[in-house]
Amino acid sequence: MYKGLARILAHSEKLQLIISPCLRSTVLCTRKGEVGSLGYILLRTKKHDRGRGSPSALFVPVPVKPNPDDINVGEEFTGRLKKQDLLKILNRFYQKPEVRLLATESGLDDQLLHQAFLSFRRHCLEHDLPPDLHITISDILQGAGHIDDLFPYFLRHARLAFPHLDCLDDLKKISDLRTPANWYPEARNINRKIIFHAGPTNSGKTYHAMERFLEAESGVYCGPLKLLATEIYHKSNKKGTPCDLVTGEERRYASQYTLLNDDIDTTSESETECFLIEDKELTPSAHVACTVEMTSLNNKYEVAIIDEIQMIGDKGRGWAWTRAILGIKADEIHLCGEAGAINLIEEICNITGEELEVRTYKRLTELKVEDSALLSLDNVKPGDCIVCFNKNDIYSVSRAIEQRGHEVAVIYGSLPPGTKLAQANKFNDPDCSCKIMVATDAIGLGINLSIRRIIFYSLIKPVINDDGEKEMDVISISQALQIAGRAGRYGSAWETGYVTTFKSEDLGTLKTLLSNPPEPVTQAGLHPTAEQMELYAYHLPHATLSSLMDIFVHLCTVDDSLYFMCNTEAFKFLAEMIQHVPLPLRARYVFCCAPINNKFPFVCATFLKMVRQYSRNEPITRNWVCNAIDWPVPAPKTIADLAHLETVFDVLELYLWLSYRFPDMFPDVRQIREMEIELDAIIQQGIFQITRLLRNSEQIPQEDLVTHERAVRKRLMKSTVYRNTEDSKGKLSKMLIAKGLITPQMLKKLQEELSSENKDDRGRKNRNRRK
Ligand SMILES: Nc1ncnc2c1ncn2[C@@H]1O[C@H](COP(=O)(O)OP(=O)(O)OP(=O)(O)O)[C@@H](O)[C@H]1O
Ligand SMILES: [Mg+2]
Repeated sequence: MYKGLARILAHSEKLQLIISPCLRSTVLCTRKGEVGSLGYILLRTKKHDRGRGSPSALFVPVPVKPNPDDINVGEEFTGRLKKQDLLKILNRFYQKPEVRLLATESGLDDQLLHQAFLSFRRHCLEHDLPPDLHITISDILQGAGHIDDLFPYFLRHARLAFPHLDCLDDLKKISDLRTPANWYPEARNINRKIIFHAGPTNSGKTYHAMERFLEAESGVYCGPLKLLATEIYHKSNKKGTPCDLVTGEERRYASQYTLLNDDIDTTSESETECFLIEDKELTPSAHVACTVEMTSLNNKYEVAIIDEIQMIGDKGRGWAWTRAILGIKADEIHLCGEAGAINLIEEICNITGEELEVRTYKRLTELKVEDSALLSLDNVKPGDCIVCFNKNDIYSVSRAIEQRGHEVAVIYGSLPPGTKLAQANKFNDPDCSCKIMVATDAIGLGINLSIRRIIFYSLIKPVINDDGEKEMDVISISQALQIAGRAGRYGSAWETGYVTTFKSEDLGTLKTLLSNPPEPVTQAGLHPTAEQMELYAYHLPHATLSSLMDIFVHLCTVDDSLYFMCNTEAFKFLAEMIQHVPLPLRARYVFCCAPINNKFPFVCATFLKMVRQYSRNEPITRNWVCNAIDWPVPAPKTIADLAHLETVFDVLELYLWLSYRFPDMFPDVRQIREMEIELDAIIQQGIFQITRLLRNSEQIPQEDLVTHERAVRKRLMKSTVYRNTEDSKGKLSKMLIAKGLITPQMLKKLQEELSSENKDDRGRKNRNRRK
């Protein structure tokens, strides 16, 4: 028997460790590197992911498959082992402090050790043991071996269950983000000049940068909003510098602009004509206005403008500004924004070895904080813009103002761009009787509106905290300054801007906010790339994309004197939602980058359906979309209808966004764009009659709401998207009703789907029973 044992031992590297104490220490020494790594990771966790606990919780044990060759071999050598004896030995092993010590030295902290032990014990009890382990346990039972002898077998199992233990160094290397400037060698080869236009709002920063853009041979403008990029596209073309527009969902060529001579007051009709021109007839111009995420790093430009540069510190989107400033290939890069970002940009330029020139500006018009609050909507005057931070306030304030006989323009984030523009134009038009605006902070960045006075309806806004969670907080100094800065724009009808609050108790806070300089921006955002995720997946093939992202964030090394990792919650939300759909990793990554507002269940559910369709390799056609969104849609009768139409618009936008990433699978771009234009007009009409919609909404009978609620809850409880979420426990339906996210039409469709699914389920069960 012992001859056989010796043969097996000769093949077992791990058992040799036990035989030779000297060898053991050598191997344990090599593990010290990993001990260091783990200690390092734990340190980073504290710094970057406060409150999230140990990173070990991120690693889920991979099921370890039994070796088919192990069948009965051990038993032939030493006889059968009783499960109870086996359990006793294994549990004693786990209790030993020495085991804990050795495990730590091998990269297994308490959490991993526990997980690995559970997996090891289960494996030992459920499968035939490998012969060497079988013999060792048998020896221990007979008093011929020591319980510590189990450790190498345990470690062998732990490494299979937690493959990252073997590749921590590789993973760390992949996620080493300490020198992002080196990721863009082509930009590093150009002698770029950086000009920072710093100053308060309405000081002409963008205007001056644009002057260089317009006279240059080629240029790129990168801005934070579609509306801003569109404004630049129009301005540039109007001034005779052909300029294209590129956003996530749209490519508009300058030749379309000159062909149609369309204008800032774009009507929906001329937009329709725009899109009827085949893309193939069009050629790109030397100038382009884009949203910052869409900035091309391949083209070379004479001048680049990166607007609202302080957003480099934005928790979610900062990475796009970092990428633009480090990667754009241009001779001159003009940064426009708050002075609070100067130091950070200077540090970055010191690293890239580039010259920085700072040009400072003063506000072009006066901005006065009033001494009293508005107190009542009876006191609104022409040129007033009331800023609210939630939709319900928008609705109630606009209704109250209209009841006082004023016409109102309404702008909020989820409105289609055409509707926003139409509302802005209506308000800006000196000949139009609409002189009051009600808006969210969607008007906050860089946009030029003819506002005399900004009135903050409240100063509390939902914000995303460091952990990616939503909480209510007082707006930041920068937000207060940006929003207030919309009043008294240079060149508008108002030479002086005014600002106040609705409630008198907010006025003091507003004054304090506005008397401070904006918070300094100290770190630039970073985000992992698709390539980095792919490498991670190669090393950890069993991990989900969401856990890969988590592990990446925990293991990455960031030079936190300059950079931070942007929050990845939105990405992970989508990754978890589509995890069960089979997809190649690259496609999965792209889907998870889709700009979806995850608070809209209808958009999420339709997104999931699109992903499933893609996974089945079936193109997502116009017909498919029409069926999914119940097209054609009727004009909204209530606010809930209007809110639903906005989410339908989001679905169409999502389609267009995906069409640029997967052109073969989302082929009906033109038709979808035509639908968008039609829907934009329907929504515009709805906004135009917002007061009537609000009145109608109040008249919905209470019984109808209860029926809606029940059906929606039933349907959503079944949906994968909301399974396991807090919302599915009954709060969701109330929230949906309260927010007006569900319409009677949508509900009817949900009920039909639900009853047909139930029928299918019953049919299947009956068939199975018969079998
Ligand atoms: N020298 C100028 N001549 C004519 N118009 C100007 C001049 N400077 C600025 N303007 C106009 O004043 C308005 C505000 O300028 P601009 O948008 O450049 O300000 P900004 O500092 O970029 O503001 P924000 O911080 O809000 O983006 C714009 O309508 C712009 O066209
Ligand atoms: Mg600007």
